[in-house]
Amino acid sequence: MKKVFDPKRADWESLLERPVQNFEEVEKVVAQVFREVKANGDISVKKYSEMFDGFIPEDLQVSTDEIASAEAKVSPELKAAIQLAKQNITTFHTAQKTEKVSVETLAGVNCWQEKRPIQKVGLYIPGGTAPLFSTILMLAIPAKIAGCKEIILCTPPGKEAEVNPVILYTAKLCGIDKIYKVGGIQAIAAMTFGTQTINKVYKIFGPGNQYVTVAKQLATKYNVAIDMPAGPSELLVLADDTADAAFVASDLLSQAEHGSDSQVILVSLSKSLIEDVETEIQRQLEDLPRKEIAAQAIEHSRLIYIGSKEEALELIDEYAPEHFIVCTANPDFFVKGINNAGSVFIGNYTPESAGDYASGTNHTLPTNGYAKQYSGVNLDSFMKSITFQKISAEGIRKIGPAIELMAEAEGLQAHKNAVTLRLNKIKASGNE
Ligand SMILES: NC(=O)c1ccc[n+]([C@@H]2O[C@H](COP(=O)([O-])OP(=O)(O)OC[C@H]3O[C@@H](n4cnc5c(N)ncnc54)[C@H](O)[C@@H]3O)[C@@H](O)[C@H]2O)c1
Ligand SMILES: N[C@H](CO)Cc1c[nH]c[nH+]1
Ligand SMILES: [Zn+2]
Repeated sequence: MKKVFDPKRADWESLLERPVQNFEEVEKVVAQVFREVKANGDISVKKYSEMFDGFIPEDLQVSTDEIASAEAKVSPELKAAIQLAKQNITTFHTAQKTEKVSVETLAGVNCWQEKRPIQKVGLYIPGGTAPLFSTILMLAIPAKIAGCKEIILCTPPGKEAEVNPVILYTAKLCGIDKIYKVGGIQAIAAMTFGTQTINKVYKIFGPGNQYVTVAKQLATKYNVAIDMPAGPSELLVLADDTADAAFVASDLLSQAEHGSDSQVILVSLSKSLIEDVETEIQRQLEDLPRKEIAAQAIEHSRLIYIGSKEEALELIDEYAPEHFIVCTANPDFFVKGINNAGSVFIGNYTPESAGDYASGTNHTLPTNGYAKQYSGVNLDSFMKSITFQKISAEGIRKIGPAIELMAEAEGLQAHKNAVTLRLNKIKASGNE
């Protein structure tokens, strides 16, 4: 793990670089898979499932029998934990409902805004190196609360063409029954174009590796919206001497174990904490089953000492972490000051894992610096806002002349006419 003390501003850019990914190669593969799935549908989805995932599914859709039999394979303790998480995620996302906004901007000019669910959505649940059933809770729960009519789910099965039973149990618990055994680029292509088995959707949600993320970005060229680029997990911890080094190390490792391309960063106002965390990381790493993956992520991670809290905040805002943990004596400076972060965790007893699973917030978050312009998934991600207006004769009499002038100034006579005809009628009726 690279250790840096008081880095110069000129070095920030290279210091904060994410692990290098060769997107050009990935883009070529993604474009090829998209072309074929668009032309051949299921046949190409199966071809690429065999090529990239090593299985040939007879049926792409998970059968009702498979879904029903999954329940018995999940322990009662795990079911209870998933149900507790579901409850908290439901509570937090239900609270995000907003009232209709309605204003009379001028007497007789009424404008309002209402939300409507996106009717057809596709959820991608990663399954390459770990079956992320918790992601189903994060996507299906807000989709249901929003009122999305058609919700489909794609996830890569194991080599035996079987989807992990916990994924099936969680999907059923959330009321999702259209589940497809398809992962990676071919899943995103199928949801973009539609195939004989998998329906086309209007918006695709969910995190994934670089293949999934690049595929989602290409999907936007075919009139399909996406939640955001949600790639390899990352975490930045800001800590001072009041932090517990073992806790900090455990949080950093929790995101490092997601993938070798994950990145974790400690920014500290204390040199001794940096030393302690470094020792703790090595100690805790030894016992992790995913030690090799985490160790690779740690390779391109950073321990950064910065003496000034103002500079530390600037550096963190520049990095725009997916997850930001603040463990300092006075967290408010950072909590109130942060502009760019996907989700913020405050204090020694708020591990990032809480947000990953069960506290209630969403774990599908922007990575790779996209927290500068994107929000994480929330209830509004599954909705659109429509504006409405109703203008009375009195209202058009008031704003009509301004519209006429503006339309004329833009050289758009027909726009002006649409008002003038109405104003003339009002004049003729003597109701001025
Ligand atoms: N940002 C977030 O909100 C968030 C949340 C959860 C997980 N994640 C990230 O999601 C990722 C999950 O990745 P994963 O790999 O475990 O699962 P995944 O489901 O995203 O990807 C697996 C698929 O990748 C495809 N693939 C693999 N190698 C390929 C190749 N050489 N060419 C073409 N396609 C290939 C396969 O089809 C496979 O099914 C991790 O990086 C994790 O950090 C991010
Ligand atoms: N940390 C991931 C988001 O970057 C989400 C997750 C799912 N399971 C465990 N963690
Ligand atoms: Zn995680």
